[in-house]
Order: sequence, then C-alpha cells, then structure tokens
Amino acid sequence: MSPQPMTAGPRTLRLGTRRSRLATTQSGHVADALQALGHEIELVEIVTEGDISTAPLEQIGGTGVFASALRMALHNSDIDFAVHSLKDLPTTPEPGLIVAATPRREDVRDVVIARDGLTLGELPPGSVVGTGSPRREAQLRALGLGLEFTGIRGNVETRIARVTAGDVDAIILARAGLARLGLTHLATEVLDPIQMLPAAGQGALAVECRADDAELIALLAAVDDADTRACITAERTVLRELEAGCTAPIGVLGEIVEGFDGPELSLRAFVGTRAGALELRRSMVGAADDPEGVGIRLARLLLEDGAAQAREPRPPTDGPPSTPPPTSVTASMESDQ
Ligand SMILES: NCc1[nH]cc(CCC(=O)O)c1CC(=O)O
Repeated sequence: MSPQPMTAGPRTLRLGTRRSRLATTQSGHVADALQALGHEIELVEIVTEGDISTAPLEQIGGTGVFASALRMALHNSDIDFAVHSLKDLPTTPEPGLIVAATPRREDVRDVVIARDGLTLGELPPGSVVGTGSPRREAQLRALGLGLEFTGIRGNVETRIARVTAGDVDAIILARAGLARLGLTHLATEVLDPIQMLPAAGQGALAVECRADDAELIALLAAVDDADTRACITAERTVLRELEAGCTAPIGVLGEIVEGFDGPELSLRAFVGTRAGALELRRSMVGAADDPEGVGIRLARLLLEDGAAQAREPRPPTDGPPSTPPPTSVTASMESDQ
C-alpha cells in the first residue's frame, strides 16, 4: 500500500453506473461536464438485478430495481454519486440521499421504430406493438388504430432487435435514450406529445449523492438546470398525488412557456386504463416557481374528473386497514427498460 500523499490533492469523485450502454453513456455525459469544470471522476460499475434478470419488472420489484443497487452503493460509500434516468426513479424520497442536480433535459418525446420504415398510421390493423409500458399501450389504444400489444423487456438494443427479427411490427422508445446511443436514425416516426405524453421525467437525468456530502452537493449545482427541475418536479408531483391508490397508466409533461408577465409552467397529463375504459386528458398552467402547486392542482382536477375511478377497489371499512400492493409505487411508472 502506498502512503497517503502529504497534501490532499483534489478529491476524486466516484461515479456509480449501471453497465448498460445507455447507463454508461448517460453517466459519461455527466462525468464529461464535471471533468470540463476541472473535477476528477472515477467510473465504478454497479450491477443491478434489473440488468441480470429477464423476468417481468413487476416480479422483481418494479422499475425501482435499477435505482436500488446504485442507492445501496451510495449508502455504503462505495460510490459518491450516481446518475439515474429520472423516469426510473421512484417518487418516494430516499432517506439520506438527495437529487443534487437535474441537468438540462433532452428531447421528451417517444418515437416509433416500425418494420419497413412504416409510421403508426401506415401499420395495418392487427399489427403487433411490443411494449411493456401501460402508459404507451393506453395512449396507442386511444388512437383507435386497431393495434395489438405484447409485452417486451430488455435494454434498448435488445428491443430494437425484436423488430429487426420480425417478432413484433413496432416498438416505442424514448427519443432521448436513442439519441444518447446515437440511434435516432432508426426511428420511423416521432410522436407528438398531443398523441403520446411521455413518462414523468422522461429525457431527464437525476444526479444523486449523500445528503450529508455538502462539498459534492455544492459542486454538482454547476450541472443543474432550473427549468428542467421545475418541470420534472411538477410531473413527479402529479404522479405522486395520483399514486395514492391509483395504478393507472400516466403520461405527464411540464414545459416552461413565456407567459404574460414572465415564465409560466404548462403541465398536461393523460390518465388511462390499459383496457381503454378511461382516457382522461387535462392541463394546467401556473407559476414556474411553484411546480409542486401546479402539480397538486392538476392531480386534483384529474381525480375530480374521473382518475379516481381508476383506483383500486377500497377494502371493507370495518376490517383492518390493508396495505397497498407492493407494486403500487412503481406500477404506473415506465416499465419498458
Ligand atoms: N425505462 C427505461 C428507460 N429509462 C430511460 C430511458 C430512455 C431515456 C430517458 O427517457 O431518459 C429508457 C428507455 C425507453 O423508455 O425507451
């Protein structure tokens, strides 16, 4: 063992990352930005159960499985910070950790990758779309194109291969993920949010570290983007408010728009059921500096106008209070990896 240097050099920041190409690319972006500011970064690979297992996500603990191994490594001080896809991060705050930065968000839209260069409208009725996302399935059903659905999982490259192999006619992916992999040319159609609202936080990254690491928190502020944070805060507030017993597919998008006297936050949401019994779209505009308030108001409106119908049946009132099913926190979140 070599002795510690007499004078402490600049601190080397250990960045934990999952090993998928999407995860390493995302971590690499944040590492590059910090290195450009003169910081020393060491990448540490963390393997998560979600990366190894091909079981449906609901069986292995929902989308939270991707975040939990990184969070464990943070708690154990094996790493100093982690970069998550924000849409894979459960809305429940993790005690002892803090999202210290949300870098400027990329394209929020979903894209279609269909066989033979086709768009959704060009696919004949009965065509099979491979998606494990209730949000994507519900919004595609709402288009009334007669499409059929089958669940698929796996990383982005694996899912693209299912179209190439002819197993499915089309898949839906986040454009941001494709962009990070340099694969946007494979998209056969970009879906406007009017048709397909993204998952809360889609296209955004969350940089998480220990809540007591004041030095790192101050340093990570350099890669934070205030507009992105406002939008994703509003989106995740809607998700959190609706999750109180609601396992419906939810799409939600916040955008900073120029209002009459300053920037405003425009927020729109879709709430549906997988079978298409409910399709609810509502929007709300409010102060850009009160994203949580705008989110709460939109969630209330959605619940008043029917989102509450999509809730789980209530347990008998005279019995002991039942605990919600374990998947309720993540079931409404994006389940396509
Ligand atoms: N749930 C998986 C996941 N998490 C983040 C992305 C893409 C990048 C992003 O939305 O930030 C994807 C793939 C996809 O849904 O197509």
